[in-house]
Order: sequence, then structure tokens, then C-alpha cells
Amino acid sequence: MSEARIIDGKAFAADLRGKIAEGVADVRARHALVPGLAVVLVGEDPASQVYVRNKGEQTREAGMHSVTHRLPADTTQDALLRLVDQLNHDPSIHGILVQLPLPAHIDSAAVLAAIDPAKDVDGFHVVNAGRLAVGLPALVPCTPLGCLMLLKDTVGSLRGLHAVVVGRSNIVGKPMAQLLLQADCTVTVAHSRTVDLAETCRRADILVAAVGRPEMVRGDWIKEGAVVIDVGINRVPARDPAAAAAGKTRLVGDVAFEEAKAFAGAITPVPGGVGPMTIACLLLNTLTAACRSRGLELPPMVTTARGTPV
Ligand SMILES: Nc1nc(=O)c2c([nH]1)NC[C@@H]1CN(c3ccc(C(=O)N[C@@H](CCC(=O)O)C(=O)O)cc3)C=[N+]21
Repeated sequence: MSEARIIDGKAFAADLRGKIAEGVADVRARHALVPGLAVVLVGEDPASQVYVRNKGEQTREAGMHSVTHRLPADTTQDALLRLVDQLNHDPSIHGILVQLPLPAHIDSAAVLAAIDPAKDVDGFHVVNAGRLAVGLPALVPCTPLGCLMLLKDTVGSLRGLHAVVVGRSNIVGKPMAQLLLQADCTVTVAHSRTVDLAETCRRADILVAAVGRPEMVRGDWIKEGAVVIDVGINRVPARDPAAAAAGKTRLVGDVAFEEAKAFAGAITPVPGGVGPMTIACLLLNTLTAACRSRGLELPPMVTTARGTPV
């Protein structure tokens, strides 16, 4: 039994961002099109602040136009809806991302529904979810899109493989299952009410863990040689008790990584796995949305022979 290959999402994402930057330079030169992304952050959650700052920097590095709207935590739903409407009508903006979670007094579903589906670079609008489900061109949620890219890069053809997705959220589990189905996998969607979750996972050639529970998937849940994609990003107390007492934390996934390495054929780490791919795919979706707004194909440096990004 050999140790799993570690899938380097950080390096893959850096490479993808390089290709996106070339694609942006191409549409700027040939079509005077500058893809623009607007990120809206309500409230001051420190983790969200870091993440939003990274998005802004990487967007600009790719040659795109980037605006961040930071609104106070007590912003009314009406004010947020007015901002979304303004961005919907702003021709310099091709992608709109409203950072989740929103404060409890705001109805997230109402806000997501107000985003123009053509600018919905998170792929959370019901129109995009529906288009993905029936196989029409859609803006696809960034995290599952990034996972699919890592899987295809690791495995090649996914045809006929049994994929088990643990987690049924609208932002990861459900769209992940749709993408795997489209790639000709046999797909099982498991969740907290699944009877004998461990046994279900053991049948997976491809295991995608997206439950948000630190290290829930154990090593012996994994079939020998399976490819494991860990979507979880959980902050837990530092290993060292003194450091933990001082409030220091570390990031772990939904998979017990050290155990899993002994069983898996390949596995994504946390950090440095799926997380960086999520942001790279946000940039890709912004470029896609900008091109579609002008009826253009995606530039060739970010597409496969079939003209799709994956
Ligand atoms: N509308 C909306 N869309 C989102 O896509 C969205 C959101 N709201 N709310 C918050 C979550 C979280 N999220 C992350 C993306 C990348 C990393 C990431 O790059 N993580 C790095 C490092 C993390 C670190 O060191 O803190 C890694 O895993 O290697 C993390 C978290 C997107 N989200």
C-alpha cells in the first residue's frame, strides 16, 4: 500500500489564474472588453474580510476591473437590494458576488434572486441552478467547478466511476452531483441522515466531502486508491495546548487527512486544495459572464478542445 498523491490545488489555481489573465488580455485587446467583478460584503466578519481582500487582489492581478462594496452590518435589505439593482444595470460590471452568510435580518434568498442571472458568478440563482440541472449553459458554482477541474486533471475520464458526494447543500453538494453526472459518473449523494455513511463512502471511486464537520470522514471510510476531494475549511483550536489556550487556530478539512493518506490514491489538502480553486473559478466565471454579455466565445487559453472550461 502506497501513500496518496497530494493534489496541489494551490499550484493548479495559480496556473489557471495565469491562463485567465491571458484570456483577459486577449478580450481587452481584441474586443476592448474589460471584465468587471463587484463583491458586496455586509458586516465586519474578520474571516470574510480576508477572503474578500484576496478576491479583490487576484481579480486585479488577472487584469480585471474590481470593486468591493463594504456595507455596515445594520444595512437594510432594501438598501442591499438597491445596490444589487444598480450593479445589475452597470455596464462595467459583469459579475456580482454577495458574500454569504448575510446578517440574520436580511433574507438571503431574496437577495440572490435579485441578482441578474447573467451576472450571477456564484451560480446561486435558481435560473443557473436550473440550467445546470437540465444541461444548458449556466454559470456554475465556483467550488464544485474547481473540484471537477482537479478531478479531471487527476483521473482523466470520469466515465463509469462511482462518485459519492457527502453533503447536499445548494452551493456545493447538489451542483457537484450535477457536474459529476454530466461527466458520466454514477452519483450517490449522501448526508447526515444517510444510514451507514461509512459503508456508502467505502463504495466511492471518487469521494467529495462537503459537510462542514472537521475530520468527519475517517481513513477507513475510503476505498483503496480512491480520489478524495476535501471541500471543508474548518477552523479548530491549535494542536499545541498552550497555543490553543492563547486562541490560536489551525485549518482542517472534512476528511481526517493523515489517516486518509494511507488509503486514498490521491487527496486534496486543507489548506492548499479546493479553497484556492474556488477563487480562481470566480475569476473564470467573471470572464465567462463578460464574454457572454457580448456574445463572444471564451478565449482559447481557458478552454478545452470542446470549447468548455473543463
Ligand atoms: N457568495 C459567496 N461565495 C463564496 O464563494 C463564498 C462566500 N459567499 N462566503 C464565504 C465562502 C468561503 N469561501 C472561500 C474561498 C476560498 C478560500 C481559500 O482560498 N482558502 C485557502 C486559505 C484559507 C486560509 O488560510 O484562511 C485554502 O483553502 O488554501 C476559503 C474560503 C468562499 N465563500
